[in-house]
Amino acid sequence: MIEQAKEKASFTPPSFDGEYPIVIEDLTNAFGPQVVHEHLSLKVKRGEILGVVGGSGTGKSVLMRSIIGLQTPTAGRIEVLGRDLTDPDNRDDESIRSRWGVLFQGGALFSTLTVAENVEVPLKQFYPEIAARLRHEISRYKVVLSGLPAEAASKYPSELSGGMKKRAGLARALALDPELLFLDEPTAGLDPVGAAAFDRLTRELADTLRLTVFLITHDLDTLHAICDRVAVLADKKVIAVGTIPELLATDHPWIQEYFNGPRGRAAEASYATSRDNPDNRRDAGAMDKTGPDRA
Ligand SMILES: Nc1ncnc2c1ncn2[C@@H]1O[C@H](COP(=O)(O)OP(=O)(O)OP(=O)(O)O)[C@@H](O)[C@H]1O
Repeated sequence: MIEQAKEKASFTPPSFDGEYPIVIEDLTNAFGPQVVHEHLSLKVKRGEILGVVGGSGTGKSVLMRSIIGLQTPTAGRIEVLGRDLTDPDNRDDESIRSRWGVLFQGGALFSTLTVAENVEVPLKQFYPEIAARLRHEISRYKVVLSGLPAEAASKYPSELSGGMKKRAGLARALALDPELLFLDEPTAGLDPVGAAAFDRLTRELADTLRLTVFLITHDLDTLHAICDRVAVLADKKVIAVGTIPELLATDHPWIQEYFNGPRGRAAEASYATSRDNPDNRRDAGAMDKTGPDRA
């Protein structure tokens, strides 16, 4: 078993070292007559947390599903970790699929499995040759890494609070030591304290594990607190990508309303207070200083 695992590990491709682990060009997605995306383009930088925002129904989840291969685009090109996933030969390539982790809205845990067993699902799927004992150990490590107490590993999802379910989903997303992490509204439904704690965890994990994070959110506090750049979906495409100050310098009405409305200003004020507290300072080195990319 261990020999097999070693052999497989030796075929594991080296980590992606290009500038953009996700490149989307001219993407179109349609459901019958309903066109959700049209000529959408976006590049995600290696090592950044990219917040993805847009009004309800603008296609944020459909975009994420297209990147991870759960939605076949009508047209366009999606390159992930240097591989063109719109090429039918690559679509089911497990060597790429094992290099990302996904936290779906609501956690999407299997209710009949314990937290540890949920985390083991991708390990069994992609590395069936790993011995059960090692698999249990890896899973317990990921549970603790995600900020859950060790005892949570043997609990069922129905025994967990909303915040714990999110962390359990995160533990499963981290099971395979991914390079890319996709989070779909991770703080939705959490109280403000729980949401802020989840944000801090996301940032810490992204920095420590050198993850690139694609984070769909409606949470203005999350955008201010942990996102390096923000991509805005509207009019069936990504209308702008940049830091929040860069986005604010644009004159798009939705962007102005979103970030400059009462909630946007409150989130900015709260972030400014927390940023000015020396205990909360973080390196903003990954920020894009070049101005927003307009699509
Ligand atoms: N499988 C599907 N079949 C048909 N229509 C779909 C399908 N999936 C999504 N849609 C439609 O695509 C549009 C975009 O949906 P999506 O879930 O991506 O929006 P969203 O931006 O994530 O919204 P929200 O912020 O409310 O979660 C919606 O009008 C939705 O009804």
